[in-house]
Amino acid sequence: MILTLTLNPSLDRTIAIGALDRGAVIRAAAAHLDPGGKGVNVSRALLANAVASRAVVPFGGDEGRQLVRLLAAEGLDMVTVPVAGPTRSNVTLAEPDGTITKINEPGTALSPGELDTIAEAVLAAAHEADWVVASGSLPPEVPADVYAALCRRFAEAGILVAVDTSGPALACALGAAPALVKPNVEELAAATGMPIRCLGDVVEAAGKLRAAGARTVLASLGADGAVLVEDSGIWYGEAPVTEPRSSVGAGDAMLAGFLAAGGHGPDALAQGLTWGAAAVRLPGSRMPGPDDIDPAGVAVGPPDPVRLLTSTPPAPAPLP
Ligand SMILES: Nc1ncnc2c1ncn2[C@@H]1O[C@H](COP(=O)(O)OP(=O)(O)OP(=O)(O)O)[C@@H](O)[C@H]1O
Ligand SMILES: O=P(O)(O)OC[C@@]1(O)O[C@H](CO)[C@@H](O)[C@@H]1O
Repeated sequence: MILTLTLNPSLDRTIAIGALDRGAVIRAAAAHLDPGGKGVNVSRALLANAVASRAVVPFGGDEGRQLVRLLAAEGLDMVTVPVAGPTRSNVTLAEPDGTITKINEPGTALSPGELDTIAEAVLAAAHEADWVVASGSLPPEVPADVYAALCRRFAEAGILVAVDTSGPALACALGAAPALVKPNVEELAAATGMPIRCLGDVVEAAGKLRAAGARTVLASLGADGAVLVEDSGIWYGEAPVTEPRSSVGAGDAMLAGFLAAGGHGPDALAQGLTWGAAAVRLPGSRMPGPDDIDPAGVAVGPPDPVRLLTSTPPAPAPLP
């Protein structure tokens, strides 16, 4: 069983527009609402593929009740924890050329008591888990070491923890030796202070995250695929998509596919890539099921260090 924790879940509204014209009244062509948040999406992807998973989901206000209704309608196995602050809403503006603009609300603060209740819910469910996935941003005022504390707690019990987050929460988690981290290119650049221009840079940056404490680094590179760096080797893979519709949640689908295939080695990387590619072919943050996933076309092998990434993120800010 794969247990997920999403401290800052969301209602994800995807709005299809003609073009993003700042300052104008934009008449949308269509809108769609998905339950969201990174760990929630990992559990949704696993559910869609009949892999056992349970999601720990704090929820608050009308938005939170709607989130729980949407997840219940999908049949998600979840432990819901009522909290005082309303669940956030995140908006994706989707243009016809595939450009995605995402606006994520900060979410509302969790009190120390609420955090304790959530941690108890995670600990109570974790005894059945092979992996615990701690994913997404932290709501305001939540201590940056919250995922690090989970990693330490579960390491003692021999439970593997995968962390997919950014900024100080990622930096703290590295110090607690997570079994796996899944940075995207921006997160890799920010966490290491390195510009990431080519696969060699990705491998070097992943090595820095491993030196800082992560056992395995699964770096997602958007349309450029993904790199896996673990004790037994380094692999690069890609699963090209000819007609991308929405990359929102593709990283979550990728992580779900990777963990569902055992969480290490090139075959798991290949499955992660096919799930990620399938998510990109679907609208909004819809998670792919077996009918959406096409294992053909995925290629995994050693990375060519000089191969340039097609999209290079802006240079990272200098580390403090
Ligand atoms: N345009 C694309 N074409 C093919 N595959 C893609 C594309 N975009 C994403 N992917 C696949 O999805 C994976 C995850 O993408 P990305 O690196 O954008 O994740 P992310 O930033 O964590 O996304 P999110 O936070 O929305 O889940 C990639 O490693 C790749 O396998
Ligand atoms: O603000 P965070 O927690 O970093 O990311 C939240 C989010 O963008 O991640 C998911 C896609 O990965 C979406 O469902 C959700 O809106």
